[in-house]
Amino acid sequence: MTVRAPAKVNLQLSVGPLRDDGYHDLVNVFHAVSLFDELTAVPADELAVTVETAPGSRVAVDGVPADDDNLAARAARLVAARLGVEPAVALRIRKAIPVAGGMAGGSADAAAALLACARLWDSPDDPRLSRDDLLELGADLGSDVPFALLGGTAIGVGRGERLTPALARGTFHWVFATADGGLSTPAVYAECDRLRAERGEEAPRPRVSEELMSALATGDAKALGVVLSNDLQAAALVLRPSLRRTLTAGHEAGAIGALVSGSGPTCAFLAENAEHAAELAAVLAGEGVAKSIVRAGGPVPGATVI
Ligand SMILES: C[C@@](CO)(OP(=O)(O)O)[C@H](O)COP(=O)(O)OP(=O)(O)OC[C@H]1O[C@@H](n2ccc(N)nc2=O)[C@H](O)[C@@H]1O
Ligand SMILES: Nc1ncnc2c1ncn2[C@@H]1O[C@H](COP(=O)(O)OP(=O)(O)O)[C@@H](O)[C@H]1O
Repeated sequence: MTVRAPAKVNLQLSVGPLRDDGYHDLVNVFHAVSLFDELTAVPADELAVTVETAPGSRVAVDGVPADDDNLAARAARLVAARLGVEPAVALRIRKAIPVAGGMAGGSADAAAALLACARLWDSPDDPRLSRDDLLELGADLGSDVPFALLGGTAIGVGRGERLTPALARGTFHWVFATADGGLSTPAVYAECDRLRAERGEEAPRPRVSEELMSALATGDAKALGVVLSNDLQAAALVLRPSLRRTLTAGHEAGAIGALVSGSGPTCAFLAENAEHAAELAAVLAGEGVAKSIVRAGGPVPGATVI
């Protein structure tokens, strides 16, 4: 059973106040792009995980646990527990999504494992786990996991796990600049809180951008480019100052939108069309401001059996 699951970029990431449970209330507009991790699940004597770099990719996988800490392993155990079976499965993960890159690669693998294990162990004729059950299990694993199941473009509220699909027309063309080394998501949220406290800023109540929804609905890339926003960007730039140069290089190379993806350090650049994306990628590759330059389009579907 092989499932592929997409990376995401956040088109709007509005961070509200810190909640008592340690999470922040968000408006998180997710957009799934055509950069995929692939997970193969094969029945085995016991749960095992292997992690490798996908063919043709330059992703470094040394930071990814190949044991029970892997989000995919945790997903397999959850599905097994819900179905009352042993988690006897070997999970082989081929990664193309940068690790700790702000593109939700771990969440993609978790979503892939939820789907693959449900397909392996649940009854095809009378399934005990519905799509909603998988979304719920996903939310237990991480705030971004439900979106990796759903895909497309969607508005996430709460900690980002409560999703409503957003209307989006056509395909948007992206260029991603990956970085050497990741950024820790909790550290970036904490830096965002620290910066706000230092400036005496109250966290605003997050609201969906109407301009963003209208740019998506009309498929207007130029309009989308100017309304992209990420409240975590300032924090990511404090923790990784070199990203400022990367973003500037993208602007100067003609990107119609540029921002840090989620908690970073991957930077996302929006192009007008496929040709423009190819040009932008070529210019950025020559600037030496990234570990690698990757092109992708969105929206694409969530975790899918292939
Ligand atoms: C920032 C975002 C944007 O989509 O993704 P990445 O850029 O890391 O991929 C997400 O909010 C990350 O979601 P995910 O990576 O699933 O985080 P979780 O495992 O749920 O939480 C990890 C930690 O991030 C912080 N966290 C996460 C979500 C949220 N709404 N508020 C938070 O403060 C908390 O410190 C939490 O302990
Ligand atoms: N299957 C997985 N793939 C990647 N990272 C994983 C996985 N399982 C657990 N992790 C841990 O989660 C951390 C963040 O993962 P990732 O989802 O790649 O980044 P981000 O949260 O920035 O999108 C990694 O540094 C790693 O320690």
